[in-house]
Amino acid sequence: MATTNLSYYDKASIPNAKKFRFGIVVSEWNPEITENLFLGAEEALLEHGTLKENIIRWNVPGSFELIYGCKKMIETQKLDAIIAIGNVIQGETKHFDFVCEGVTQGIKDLNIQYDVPIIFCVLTDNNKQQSLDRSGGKHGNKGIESAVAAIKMAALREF
Ligand SMILES: Nc1c(NC[C@H](O)[C@H](O)[C@H](O)CO)[nH]c(=O)[nH]c1=O
Ligand SMILES: CC(=O)[C@@H](O)COP(=O)(O)O
Repeated sequence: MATTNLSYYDKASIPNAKKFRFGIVVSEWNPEITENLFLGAEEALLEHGTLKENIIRWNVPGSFELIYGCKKMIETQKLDAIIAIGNVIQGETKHFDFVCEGVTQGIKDLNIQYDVPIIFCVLTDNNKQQSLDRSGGKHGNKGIESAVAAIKMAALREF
C-alpha cells in the first residue's frame, strides 16, 4: 500500500488555534529526523494561529522517555494537547520492537489516564531513508500531520 503524503490537508477545515496551548516533547535520538519533525509541527501550529509563547518544548533522551516526559508535562503545565516526537530505526536486534511497542502503549495509556490528548508523532522505520522520506521528504512531514491532529483534538476537548 503506497504511503499517502502526510502533509496534504484542507487548511480551511482546521480551527483557529490562537486560544490553545501546546506541548511538544522531542526525543534526542536521531536528531536530524526529530528536529525536522519538530520544525514541521511548529510551523503548522503557527500557521493556524498558535501564539509562539503557547508552544512549550521539552527534550528527552530517547523515544522511550517520551512517556515520562509527556506525563510530567501534563502534570505541570496547562495544555490543550501534546505532540510526542520520536524516531525509532530498526537495528540488529529486537530492541526496536520493544521500544516501539513500549512507547506506543505508554502514550496510549496516558491518553486514557489524563484529559490531555497526546499525538503520536513517532516514526518507526526500517531504515533511515524511510525516516527522511517522512520528515520533510517525498512522503511529507509527519510533524505537520501531527500538528493538525493536535489542533483538531484540542478543539474536540472543549466539548
Ligand atoms: N534505538 C533508538 C532508541 N533507543 C533508546 C530508547 O528510546 C531509550 O532512550 C533507551 O532504551 C533508554 O531508556 N530511541 C529512539 O528514539 N530511537 C532509536 O532508534
Ligand atoms: C531501536 C534501537 O534501540 C536500536 O538503535 C538498537 O540497535 P541494535 O538493535 O542494533 O542494538
